Amino acid sequence: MSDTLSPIDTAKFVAAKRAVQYVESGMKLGLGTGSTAAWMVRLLGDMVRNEGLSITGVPTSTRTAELARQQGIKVMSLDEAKWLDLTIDGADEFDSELNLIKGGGGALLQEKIVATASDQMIVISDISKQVDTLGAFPLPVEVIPFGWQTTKALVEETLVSMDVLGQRSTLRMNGNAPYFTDEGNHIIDLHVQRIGNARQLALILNQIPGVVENGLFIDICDIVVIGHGDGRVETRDINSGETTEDTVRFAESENIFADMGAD
Ligand SMILES: O=C(CO)[C@H](O)[C@H](O)COP(=O)(O)O
Repeated sequence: MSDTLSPIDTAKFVAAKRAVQYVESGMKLGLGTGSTAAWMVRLLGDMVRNEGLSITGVPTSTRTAELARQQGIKVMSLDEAKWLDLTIDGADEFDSELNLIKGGGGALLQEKIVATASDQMIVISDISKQVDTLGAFPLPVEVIPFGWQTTKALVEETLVSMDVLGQRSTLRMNGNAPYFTDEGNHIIDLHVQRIGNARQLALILNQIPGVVENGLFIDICDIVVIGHGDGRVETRDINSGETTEDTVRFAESENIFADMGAD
């Protein structure tokens, strides 16, 4: 374990460190958003500057775009890149089938588009985000601002009709004002506790007028890299069914986090 990082940051860091081993020169990469993904961007920046790694990044938020540029990573839009080799991103929850809840950081729309346009998606996470059933983390739903209260009411009715436990939903705020996503939309967080049928809920939510996207990522993630506070990492591949475990060494990475905190 590192002397510099807390156990939770250690877990996020080692997951990111293990995941960047999948990156090869020449790749077009989707760059996720959040504190775990920020470690990955910093590690890639270090590889670009010091190891001659040549990659193009497609960021999933303005925050990640800014960090990637600061790190010296070449950035382009998804329209320029068209299709990506790999996306590496964090998650708010993942289950045993590697279905996810994402959007805690508000970037779910770009994150889902980018991950879906990639040959492979790797999720990097600390162990606390592993769940038996998705739903303890509030499910983000991105809605257009026009008529958002009506959309919210329709979303709640849908949860009742699907018998999803806990039908309360809240408009995400930024201080005293509604939160705006990079696309100028709002987010409604669904406090559902437990999602019995995530696949069905994801499809039904997106049929409600005003809903742009929901934070359920079903059948999108291929690999999850789970970090632990003691430096251990587990890698689970849903396609091969394999799980491997190893320990990430810190010595050679001190330069990454000496002058950088978590996101
Ligand atoms: O979905 C996301 C942003 O929209 C993030 O990946 C998710 O919220 C996890 O963030 P962190 O790594 O900071 O815990």
